Amino acid sequence: MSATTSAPLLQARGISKSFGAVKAVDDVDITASPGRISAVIGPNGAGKTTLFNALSGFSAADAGTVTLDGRDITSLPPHRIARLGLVRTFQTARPLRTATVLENVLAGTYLHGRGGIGAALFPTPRVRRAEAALVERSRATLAAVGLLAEQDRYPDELAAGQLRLLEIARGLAAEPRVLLLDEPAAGLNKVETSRLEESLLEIRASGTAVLLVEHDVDLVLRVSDHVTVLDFGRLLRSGAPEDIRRDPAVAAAYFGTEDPVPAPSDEGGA
Ligand SMILES: Nc1ncnc2c1ncn2[C@@H]1O[C@H](COP(=O)(O)OP(=O)(O)OP(=O)(O)O)[C@@H](O)[C@H]1O
Repeated sequence: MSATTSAPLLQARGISKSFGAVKAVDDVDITASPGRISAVIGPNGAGKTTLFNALSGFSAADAGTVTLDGRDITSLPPHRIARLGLVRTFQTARPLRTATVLENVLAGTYLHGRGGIGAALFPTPRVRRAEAALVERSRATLAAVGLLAEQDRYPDELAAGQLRLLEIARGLAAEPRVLLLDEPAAGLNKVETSRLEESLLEIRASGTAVLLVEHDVDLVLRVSDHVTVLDFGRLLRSGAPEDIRRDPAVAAAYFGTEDPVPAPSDEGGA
């Protein structure tokens, strides 16, 4: 576990959300802190996406509060929450298909744009310099996720794994303080997953608070500083990855066995 003791940037308390009789999320607390990766895992239908939607303003919770850097963001719409520094990615990548990879990332920098239509039609040298800086930053973001070589290609020309990395780059382009990643490893092959893992560690090192929903338990237990396990909408366990791995209740909920979660499959592992 990381020794970092910085205060949580994102703090959610008592989050609940029902769909009819289904308590999708039931009184869950969660935090995310700068320079740390916090993960949320749990079996299908455990409430992970519903929790993400509540945190990011995409679907209001029935109860609970969410604060970002001490400010109550519980009832704010997603675009206001994004402007305050909490950005999310989606399970299904949503690129702009008629724009290149670089342009897609550039579009993600919009939160920092100042120009407006006047600046676009009559760009002053200052506006041009600001644009050049955004292009440079977007290239650096692409490099961080290993996609710089694809900058002039179109999303439809990318492999599934590259599309996921592009989705993350688009999120990073907004320079979030808190980045919510919804199943970033879904559909990735082994090589792409290790590229993703490197990117996650770089994002953490940059001081961003990362909240990760992910089915790849091996990946989660390798990269996370803290893990929250949901089961049927409720918090089952919360702790350091090594404790989660050994916890019989987690193994039972997740794998239907009380054996500990198997150790990460290194070379030649099962
Ligand atoms: N819009 C909705 N309408 C009705 N029920 C919903 C809705 N969204 C989610 N649910 C239900 O809420 C529960 C939690 O779903 P959720 O998608 O949050 O789980 P999850 O942990 O993200 O699952 P998965 O790992 O399969 O993505 C499930 O029982 C699901 O069927």
